[in-house]
Amino acid sequence: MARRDDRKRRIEKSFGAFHGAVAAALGNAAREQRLIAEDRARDMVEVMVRGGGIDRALEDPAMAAVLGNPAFAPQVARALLDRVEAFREWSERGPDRLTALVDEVGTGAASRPPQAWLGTPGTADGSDGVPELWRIGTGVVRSAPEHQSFPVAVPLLDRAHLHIASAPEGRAAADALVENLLLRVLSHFAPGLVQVHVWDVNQLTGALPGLYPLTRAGLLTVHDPKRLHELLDELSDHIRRVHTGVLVQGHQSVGAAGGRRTEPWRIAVLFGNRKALKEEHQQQLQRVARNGLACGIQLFLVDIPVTVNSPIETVTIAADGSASCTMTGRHVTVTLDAPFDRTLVPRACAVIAEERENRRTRMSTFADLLPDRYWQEDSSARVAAPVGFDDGEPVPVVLGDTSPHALIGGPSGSGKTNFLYALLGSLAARYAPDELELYLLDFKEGVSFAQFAPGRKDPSWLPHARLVGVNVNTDREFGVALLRFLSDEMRRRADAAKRHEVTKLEQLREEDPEGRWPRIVAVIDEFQYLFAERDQVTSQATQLLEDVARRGRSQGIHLVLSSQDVSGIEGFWGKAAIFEQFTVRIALPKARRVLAEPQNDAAVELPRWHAVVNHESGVRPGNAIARVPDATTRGTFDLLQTELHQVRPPELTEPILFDGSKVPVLQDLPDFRALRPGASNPTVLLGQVIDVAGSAAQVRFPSAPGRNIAVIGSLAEDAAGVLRGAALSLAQQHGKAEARFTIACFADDAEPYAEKLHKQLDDLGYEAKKVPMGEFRDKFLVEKAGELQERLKGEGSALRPHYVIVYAVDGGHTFLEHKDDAKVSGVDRLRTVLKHGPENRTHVLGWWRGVQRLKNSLSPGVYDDIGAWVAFDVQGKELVPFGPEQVLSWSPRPRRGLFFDRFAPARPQVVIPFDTGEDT
Ligand SMILES: Nc1ncnc2c1ncn2[C@@H]1O[C@H](COP(=O)(O)OP(=O)(O)OP(=O)(O)O)[C@@H](O)[C@H]1O
Repeated sequence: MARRDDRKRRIEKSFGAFHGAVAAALGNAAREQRLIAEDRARDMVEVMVRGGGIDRALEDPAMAAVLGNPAFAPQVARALLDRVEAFREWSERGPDRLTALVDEVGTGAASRPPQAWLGTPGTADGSDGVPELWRIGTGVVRSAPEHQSFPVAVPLLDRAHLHIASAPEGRAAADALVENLLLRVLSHFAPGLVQVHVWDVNQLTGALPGLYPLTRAGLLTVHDPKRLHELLDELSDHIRRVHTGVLVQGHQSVGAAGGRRTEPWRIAVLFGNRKALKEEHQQQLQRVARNGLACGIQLFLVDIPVTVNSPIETVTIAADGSASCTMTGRHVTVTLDAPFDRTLVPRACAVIAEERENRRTRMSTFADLLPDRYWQEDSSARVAAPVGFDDGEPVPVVLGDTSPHALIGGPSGSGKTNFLYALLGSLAARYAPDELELYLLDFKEGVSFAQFAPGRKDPSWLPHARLVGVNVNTDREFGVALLRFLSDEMRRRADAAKRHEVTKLEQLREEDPEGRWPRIVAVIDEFQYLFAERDQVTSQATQLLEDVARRGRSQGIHLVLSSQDVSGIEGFWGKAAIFEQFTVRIALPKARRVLAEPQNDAAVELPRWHAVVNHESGVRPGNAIARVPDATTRGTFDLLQTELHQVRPPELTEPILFDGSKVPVLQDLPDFRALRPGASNPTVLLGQVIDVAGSAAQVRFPSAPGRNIAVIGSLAEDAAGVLRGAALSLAQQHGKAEARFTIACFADDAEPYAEKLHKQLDDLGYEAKKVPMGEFRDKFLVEKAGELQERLKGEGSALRPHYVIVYAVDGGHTFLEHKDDAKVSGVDRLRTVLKHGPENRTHVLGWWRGVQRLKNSLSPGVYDDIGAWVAFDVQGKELVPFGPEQVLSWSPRPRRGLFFDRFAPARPQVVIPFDTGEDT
């Protein structure tokens, strides 16, 4: 028994020991565990405090017990210290920096307190830029150790749309935000530059009541809640119009076009009810949002759930009126500015409306078309200039790649010429002569473009003008010459572009910055004259016009054609390819067919001195109505021209003047001045052809058969001009003793001319002899024909250049027909001279007073000896034996001749005879 007890005791003891050991071990473990748990709790507190932010944790009631626990005091203290450290940079400088920034980019009403501007109409016109940010309230960073406040502003116009999402209780704050922002924008810019459209799903009236005074000036339009589509359509139309009218390649937005803002901003404020819009409205709204910013359309969407694919700033307003916005992020709590004073707001709007009305009714003048500083614009992508005003706002005409050419129509007296002056003045003031060149041709009877060239009364000229054509109404060839020049220039530019591996002027200018590549605007007033007849001129003009109209656009060559009545111009309308290119249509009152009639009849009702300016080929939605200021009376264009003339670059030359009424002076012609002695194949100048360079009609005199010249026509003056020009130009190319001149005259009325030429050559020191009829037949022709016969046989010495100038050859015909003892007549000998003279450097320059009379002097049916001729009052059909079929279309007109040279590739050309030297 005792042994059993002893064993039990031992066992108990062992158990005791075991229990003791286990208890000791367990006690240790628990303490360890407690320590670990405490560590872990501290870590967790740290994570919670830092993860959510110490500021939040301190405000969180659920965290109060934890953060109050002294065990965690070090963690809280550390987090607080770290926060101060982390915010140090912000706390020391952030709010001040933000304040300065908003101050800097939110100029004027964009950020200043309303006392500084509310009630004073704005003056900004966009030329000095547009505020980048617009103030909405004050922000604080809640999590920052110190709650310093700073201004909060959002991007708007051209930069971002605005979306406001409010809790139902926050709607009043949303309304106030919208109203404040609108007032800031409306008050910053000159009245009229910002127009507001309001649509409220819930009500027709009521939204933004303080702004109502704006409605009478058309600056605020309230839209019917049921007709959202109408507003959206209006905005879409506007976008389309701006795209075709104002935006051109290179300018991504109306804002980027630079300078004074020509397109007002349209702010569309849409108040919703937090429900989605109808699908179709939603889609249209998205399209407007996507394309609108670039076209000056700004959306304010209030409580309309919509996602848009364009920059948009969102302001979220909570039930308590506090807000946050995407600009500042969720950490900044925004206190929106209080609504502006209830009584001041309508008054301020009334002032804006009144100023707007004043501007609208004020008569805009030519001076209003001009910029403050001349020649500041760049024409790489286009030229654009206002031509008039619509309700005080400028209406521009744009010529560029997308709107290359303009067609202007209006009956006589409707103001076309005045419109052209307004356009040209407005352009010339904006673009320097290196940016823009003008070619100006006026087919009107009268000289309305003469102003642009130097005149006796006004020696100033328009520095941009490179060519001015006046008094050309009977010489349609001037039009062809201009078009040919443009077509050549177009080719030159296209070649240059090719060399630089580009296709357009704008790119060429980039690739060749040193090159001079101005845009060219060519104006043809009363251009219907060009197509007046069914003839060569019309067909050439049509062909060239088509070429330039189709391909000029990319080379910066623009046509502006104006006419009283464009409807009858077959050559023009018959070619769809031509007239489709004239996308800019300008209709003056009662113009026909310029706009896309009959749908667009806007010109019918147009008041006096107004124009429809349409950049969309005349379709109705493209109409812009402009009142065109007087640009032709004294003190308007003339004054501008004087000013521009004074500041013109010194190297600029005067414009070439095509003046149909002017008689060209031989000595003034560049082609004459270029002549030098010693030419082996002298050049004969016969008159001036109609081209841009003012070139002479030229015939070469190599020693070859056929190199004689006939002048055909009844008037001595015409013929004398040609013969004198020919003789003097030949003299110019020979040394004094080198050439001989023999002059004969067989008509009394030509005698003074012949005499004069003889004297002139004599005075110049040439061997010139004037021979009477008898001597001409019996001595001169006998000797000359003899010499030539000898040369034919290979005898005699080489002959000197000898020019035989005979006035009215036919007047001596009967006398010349008389045969001498050898049965040879003067006519026979004359034929010999004509036939064999040229190859021996003897050339006849003769005047015959009719085609038949000329034929009589030649061997029957053989007309080759007359290689070149100038015909005056002779019908084309009579000339056919002497030239190509094209001469058929020639109908004579005063002081103009038709010139043809068998040896030259050119077609027959019109020439203006030189002056006869009567007053030299
Ligand atoms: N916007 C305007 N403001 C004031 N006067 C104008 C205006 N436009 C034109 N006029 C005047 O009207 C007259 C006719 O204008 P203009 O010569 O420009 O018309 P047009 O259409 O070219 O006529 P036409 O084809 O007969 O020459 C001119 O005396 C001109 O000064």
